[in-house]
Amino acid sequence: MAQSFGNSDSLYDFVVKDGNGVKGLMDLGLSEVPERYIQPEEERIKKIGTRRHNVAPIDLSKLKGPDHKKVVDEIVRAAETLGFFQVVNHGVPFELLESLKDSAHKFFNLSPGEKCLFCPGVSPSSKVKYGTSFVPEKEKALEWKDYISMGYTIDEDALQYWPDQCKEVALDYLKLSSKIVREIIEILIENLGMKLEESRIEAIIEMKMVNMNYHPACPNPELTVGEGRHSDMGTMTVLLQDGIGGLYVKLDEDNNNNDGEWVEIPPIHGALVINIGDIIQIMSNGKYKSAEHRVRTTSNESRVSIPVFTAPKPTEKIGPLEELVKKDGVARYKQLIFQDYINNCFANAYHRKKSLDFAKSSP
Ligand SMILES: O=C(O)CCC(=O)C(=O)O
Ligand SMILES: [Fe+2]
Repeated sequence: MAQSFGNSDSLYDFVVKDGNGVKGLMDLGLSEVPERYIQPEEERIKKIGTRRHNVAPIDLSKLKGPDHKKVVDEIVRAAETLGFFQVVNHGVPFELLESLKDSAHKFFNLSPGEKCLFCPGVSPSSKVKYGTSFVPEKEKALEWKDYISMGYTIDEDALQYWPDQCKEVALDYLKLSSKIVREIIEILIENLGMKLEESRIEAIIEMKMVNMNYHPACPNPELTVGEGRHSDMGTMTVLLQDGIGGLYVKLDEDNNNNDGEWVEIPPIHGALVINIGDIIQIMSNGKYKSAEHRVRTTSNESRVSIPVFTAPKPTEKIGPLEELVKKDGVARYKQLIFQDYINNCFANAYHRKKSLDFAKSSP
C-alpha cells in the first residue's frame, strides 16, 4: 500500500531530511511520481527520435605504438567538438569496473538508516556525503537520483571514512582514472603548442572525488530527469555508466547544421566516458568544449553511474593560458579564483544557467 504524503513538505522531509532518498520512495510502491519530481516541459527528455553518438571508442593503448599520432588526433577532435568521448584499453581492469557497479548497487540497497550514516552532519568526514538530487533545498523539481560522494585526501582517510561496500574499489578506480586524466590533459595542452610543468598539471586536478549515482526505476520517465542539464565545473571527468543508457549530451550550437541537438552517449561494455570540464574550456580559451549533459530515467531498471571528478583546489587561480591569449589576440574568459566559480555554479545550478557564462570576459 503506497504511503500518501499530505503535502509537499512531508514528501521533502521523507526523501531529503530523513535520508530515504528516491530509493526509499520507490520502495513504498508508488505507481506514479509525486508532483515534486515533475519537470517543466522544456527540461523533460524525449527518448524517441534522439540520435545515438555512434563513434568508435578511442583505444588508449595505441598511444604507445605507431598509431600515436592518429589517437592524439582523435582525442583532440573529440575535445574540440562534442567534449565527450569514450575510451577503451584505458588501464582500469574490466573486473574492477564490474565490481564498482556491483558495489554501487550494494550501497544503495542498504537500509535508509545505514546510508544515512553518511548524511551531512552525521557523516564521520565532511568529504563523504550521501544525498539526493543536486541542491534539493533550492530546486523546484527534484532530480530522480540518490548519490554518495567520496572526496579524496589521503588513502588512510578514504579507507577509514568511505563506505565499506565500495571503499577499496572506489579508491583503485580513482587512482587509475587520475592517470588517464593526466595523460589526456598532457595531450590536449601539447596540441595547443604548449607544455605545462608537472606541478601545474597536478594543481589543476588536485581535488579528486568519486561519486556513485543511483537512479531507481521510475514509473514516469517522460516527466522526470535522472540528472538535470549541467556542465561539469571541474577539469575533467571519467565516467563509468552501466548498460542501461540515458546519458545525453548537447551538441555545440556554434556548429552549423544543428541548433543544440541532444545526442545519447551509448553504453559500451568495458569503456569509460571522458568528459571535458569547464576548467579546460576556460584554460584553452574556448578551444576545448565542456558540454552540457543530462540523464534520462528508465521505467524498469535502476541505473548506476560512477564519475571521478577532478578539479583545481578552491584557492587556485584559473583563466585562459597566457600564451594562448597572445596567440588568439583575445581572452574569452577572465581570471578567477576557483572557489568563486564553484560558488557561482551552486548558486545558479537550479536556475539552469550556464555556469560558464560567469567566467566569460566582458565584451
Ligand atoms: O550519470 C551519468 O551518466 C552522468 C553523471 C553526471 O553527469 C555527473 O555526475 O556529473
Ligand atoms: Fe556531469
